[in-house]
Parts: sequence; structure tokens; C-alpha cells
Amino acid sequence: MKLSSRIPFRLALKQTPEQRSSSIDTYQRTMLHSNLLRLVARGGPKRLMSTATKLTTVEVNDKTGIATLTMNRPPVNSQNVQLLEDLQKSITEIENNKSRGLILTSAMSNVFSAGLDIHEMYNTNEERLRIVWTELQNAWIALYGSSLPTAAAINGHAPAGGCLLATACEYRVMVPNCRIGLNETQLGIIAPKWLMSGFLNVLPKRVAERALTQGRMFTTQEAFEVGLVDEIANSKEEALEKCSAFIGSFAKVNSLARGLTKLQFRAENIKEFEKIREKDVANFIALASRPEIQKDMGIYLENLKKKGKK
Ligand SMILES: CCCC/C=C\CC(=O)SCCNC(=O)CCNC(=O)[C@H](O)C(C)(C)COP(=O)(O)OP(=O)(O)OC[C@H]1O[C@@H](n2cnc3c(N)ncnc32)[C@H](O)[C@@H]1OP(=O)(O)O
Repeated sequence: MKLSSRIPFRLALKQTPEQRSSSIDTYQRTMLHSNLLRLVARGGPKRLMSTATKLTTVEVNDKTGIATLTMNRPPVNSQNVQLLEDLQKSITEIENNKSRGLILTSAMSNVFSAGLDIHEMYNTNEERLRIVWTELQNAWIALYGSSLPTAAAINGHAPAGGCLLATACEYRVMVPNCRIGLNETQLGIIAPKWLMSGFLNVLPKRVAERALTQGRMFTTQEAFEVGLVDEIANSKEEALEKCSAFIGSFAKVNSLARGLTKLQFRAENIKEFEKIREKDVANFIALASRPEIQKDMGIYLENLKKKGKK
């Protein structure tokens, strides 16, 4: 079996519903084999890799073996289909290049990611909505279901889809004076359960329920106090260092045991997501197509633009 024959979760998810029914087991078996191969391969020299797709870049530190995945879609890293696809490609690339871990960050100076690009959901057709939501699901599962150690260096605001990506990681370090949260209800939108799972992994249920129903955006300090972020750093560089230190904490842990243990914690959420992912796309299309939601999105966009001009 070649390394490239590993089946990432999202590819397994593209199978028929029948094939999918036992995909957790299939995935874990496949991962067990590929991780064994990866462990054997780790004996060899480290490769410095720096590749770029259009809206994300990947750089591997040849000393630590840790890959930094940077989102680069000015002005606010809003997640259009291309950014979501590039994120998936970069995650696959990092998983295949023997990296020791993945740090997700942003090339913007004050925004980690503004979440889904609202232009992609506004005044559009059902087919586009289907693609947008499917790619958001695919990007999330690629990150959430990765067996690698993952951390987010949150060097700016992280609303909605930005918070989704950050909470898909195992560790979060955030710079001061920014905001993070799932603000969907403020847009009149109900966040599906899978979209909440990372949030629910890190927050007590009561805190998560209140924050989600309020559509609350936490300041960095508040996020730290409730446990939504693990550390505060004074700069992006310091955030990257703290994320590297987190990933480095696994240096002496067997990576196969680590990865499988992580996925055991996440398996239930992933299984639930697999069951409902197609229905979830249909729900999203139905919701986002509603005239009143379209109207609210239009107003929201207008307000964002007005705010930008002030
Ligand atoms: C049924 C639908 C389900 C959808 C489910 C949810 C997932 C989502 O992710 S929805 C997206 C929710 N995102 C937000 O609510 C964030 C909105 N943005 C902001 O709060 C701020 O822009 C932010 C704090 C991120 C950054 O602030 P600033 O640095 O001050 O930048 P500006 O606000 O001036 O924005 C610059 C420029 O970008 C445009 N913008 C911002 N966010 C989005 C977005 N999510 N989608 C599309 N465009 C966005 C903003 O309008 C400005 O545009 P211009 O005025 O044309 O320059």
C-alpha cells in the first residue's frame, strides 16, 4: 500500500450512503496503515517544502517539521469556494508531506477569517449554494478529521466560519483586542450541529448554548476566560511560537496512538455529520433561498459596506 492510497475523510464522505455506513471503521483501518507507513518514513531526512495554491500557502519549518497554512484572500479572508477548496488541498498536502503538525493562520493583519463570503450566498442560485455549503463542509471535515496535531494562530477577528475553522483545531492562540464567535443567529441563521461541534468540544454546554443563541462574539480576553482560546499572544509571531510549542508537546508521544486517540474523541461528531451531510446541504439551500433571509443578508452586507466607509 502506497502512502498516497490513504483515504482522507472527505473522500470517504464522497462515497455512496451504503459505502459510507462503515466509513469510520474503514477510515480508521486505512489511517492505521498509513500512519504506520508514516512512522517508518519519519526516519528519513526532513524536507523543506513551500508550495502555494492561489489563496492559501503552505510552509514547512525544516527544524520543527511543522507546517504553517496561511489563508490569503484580502481584505478579510472571507471564505469563497476557491478559498475553501484551497484549504482542503493544502491540508491534504500537509498530511502527505510528513509534517509533524499544522498551524492555521492568516496573512491579513487584523482578520483571521470573516467566515463565509456572504456574496457567495446572496442573490445566487441553488447550484451555487449547494457548492458553497458542500465545500464549507469539506474544508471543516478535512481539518476536524485530520489525525495530525492542529493549532490555530488567530491573528485577528474570527467570526462565524472563522471561528468554525479555529475550533476545528486542537489548540487556539489569539492576539488581543479581537473577536471570535459563532454569530449565525444575528444573521437569522441556525448553525447546524456539526458547525457547533468544535465550539462544543471546548466550551461547557451551558456557555455554548447561551453564546450560540445570543450570536455572541467574545473578545480575546473573554474567549480566554471561557476556554474558547487556550492562550493569548501579543503578536502573530508569538502566537505561531505558542502553537509550535503545543504541537511540540507531542514530540515524545507515539503519533499513531495520538492520532487515533484524537479521532476517537471526534468520531461521534464525525459519524453524526456523515449521516446528515446531504440533508444539511438541502436544509442550507432551503434556508438561504428564503426571501426574508436573502433580504437580511442584503441588509447585513450593506451595513458592512457602510461601516467600512465610516
Ligand atoms: C444561511 C447562511 C448560513 C451561513 C452560515 C454561516 C457561516 C458564515 O460564516 S456567515 C458570515 C458571517 N460573517 C460575519 O458576520 C463577519 C462580517 N464581517 C465583519 O464583522 C468584519 O468585516 C470583520 C470584523 C471580519 C473585519 O472588520 P474590518 O477589518 O473593519 O473590515 P470591514 O468590515 O471594513 O470589511 C472589509 C470589506 O470586507 C467585506 N466583508 C467583511 N466580511 C465579509 C463577509 N463575511 N463576506 C463578504 N464580504 C465581507 C466588507 O463588506 C468590506 O467590503 P467593502 O466595503 O466592499 O470594502
